[in-house]
Amino acid sequence: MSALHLRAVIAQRGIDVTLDVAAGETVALTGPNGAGKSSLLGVIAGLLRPDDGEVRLGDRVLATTPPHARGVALLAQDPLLFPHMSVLANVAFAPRSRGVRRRQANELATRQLDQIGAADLATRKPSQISGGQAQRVAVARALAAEPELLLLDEPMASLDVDVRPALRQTLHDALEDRTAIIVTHDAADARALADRVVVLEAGHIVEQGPAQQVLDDPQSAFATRLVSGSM
Ligand SMILES: Nc1ncnc2c1ncn2[C@@H]1O[C@H](COP(=O)(O)OP(=O)(O)OP(=O)(O)O)[C@@H](O)[C@H]1O
Repeated sequence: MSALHLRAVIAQRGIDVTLDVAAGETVALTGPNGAGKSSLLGVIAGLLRPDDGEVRLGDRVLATTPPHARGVALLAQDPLLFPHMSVLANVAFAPRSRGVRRRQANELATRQLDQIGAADLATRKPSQISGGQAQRVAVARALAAEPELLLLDEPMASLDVDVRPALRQTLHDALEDRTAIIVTHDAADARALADRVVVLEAGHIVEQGPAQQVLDDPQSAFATRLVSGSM
């Protein structure tokens, strides 16, 4: 696990942010629609080039590093599993792309699925599992890539309320001792998963602190709304 240093200026989007995440720390990034959360994840993942800034992961500067070589896994709202592959093959995809042999990659994928309690889904196709199961498989797939940094963009947003606790538990276990940023609009997720909460408004950080402190005694307008549940 590596520490992240991010500085990103995107003039057109009004974004000017400096953010550090310690090795093994999970940061919940929250803020209103259009605040710039997804843009920041895009910069870190190498999908979006800032006008000015720096992304440093451990001792590597990721200026021109292409997305697949960054050691960064991005889990989107939509699990985006490969529809023609089995669940197992989906999870084995990252190690296979790294050159790991099929048998070994499948073993690794099986272990990863087992860890999230989804080993029984291994032979199914994505069309044969539920949205909640697909999102858990997407977590296993992201972890199988052995990323130095895990980015989660509202991973629960498309799920029914009743399956969220299972994914929250999966994420809780997966994020233990991992460097991660999770974008969320849910105070319960932030409380359960994050060490620190960072509030972004209009492209700028307006509040940050230990999760419990921000959630118990919010200072910014957005964090106050987040905690009161009037989102
Ligand atoms: N492809 C794009 N081209 C130009 N501007 C964009 C693009 N995508 C987003 N923006 C703008 O950048 C700003 C930040 O958007 P961003 O999607 O990063 O916010 P967000 O906090 O992730 O919002 P949400 O919670 O709605 O996902 C907004 O003003 C938005 O209109």
